Amino acid sequence: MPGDANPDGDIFGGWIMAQMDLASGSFASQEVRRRVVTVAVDAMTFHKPVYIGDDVSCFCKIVRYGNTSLVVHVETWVQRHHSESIEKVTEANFTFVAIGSDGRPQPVRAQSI
Ligand SMILES: CC(=O)SCCNC(=O)CCNC(=O)[C@H](O)C(C)(C)COP(=O)(O)OP(=O)(O)OC[C@H]1O[C@@H](n2cnc3c(N)ncnc32)[C@H](O)[C@@H]1OP(=O)(O)O
Repeated sequence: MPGDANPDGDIFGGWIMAQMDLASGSFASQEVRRRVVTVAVDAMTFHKPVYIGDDVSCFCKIVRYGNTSLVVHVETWVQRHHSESIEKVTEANFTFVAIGSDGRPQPVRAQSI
């Protein structure tokens, strides 16, 4: 068995989700200049498969600010192996909460989006 794929070469959805969590968590943390944790993932949709060898890119944008939380919409696109073809494969909304050193929620700075 390959590490992150099934025997047919399809990358597991959990691996893709982990990359999206990493990308959007890093993006959210930079945006609010704070430690953040993932509290929820919504509307996770796998539109097309990802195959071994595809180049994977995650694109993030903030769609909502709360008091201590923010929602990041993530689109994942691939360039197919040995091909010019570029396709959107997955999207989801990741909600993060900014926390302090005590692990409790902290306000995020007000932003207009
Ligand atoms: C690095 C990582 O990503 S770690 C990966 C896994 N994530 C974790 O381990 C986080 C575990 N969860 C926790 O530690 C806690 O639930 C916390 C700190 C995130 C939130 O603590 P709570 O006591 O629930 O805080 P509280 O009720 O005040 O809610 C804080 C914010 O989270 C939001 N929130 C809480 N639960 C949810 C949910 N299920 N979906 C969406 N938003 C939520 C609230 O609406 C609130 O947002 P707002 O202040 O913008 O209005």
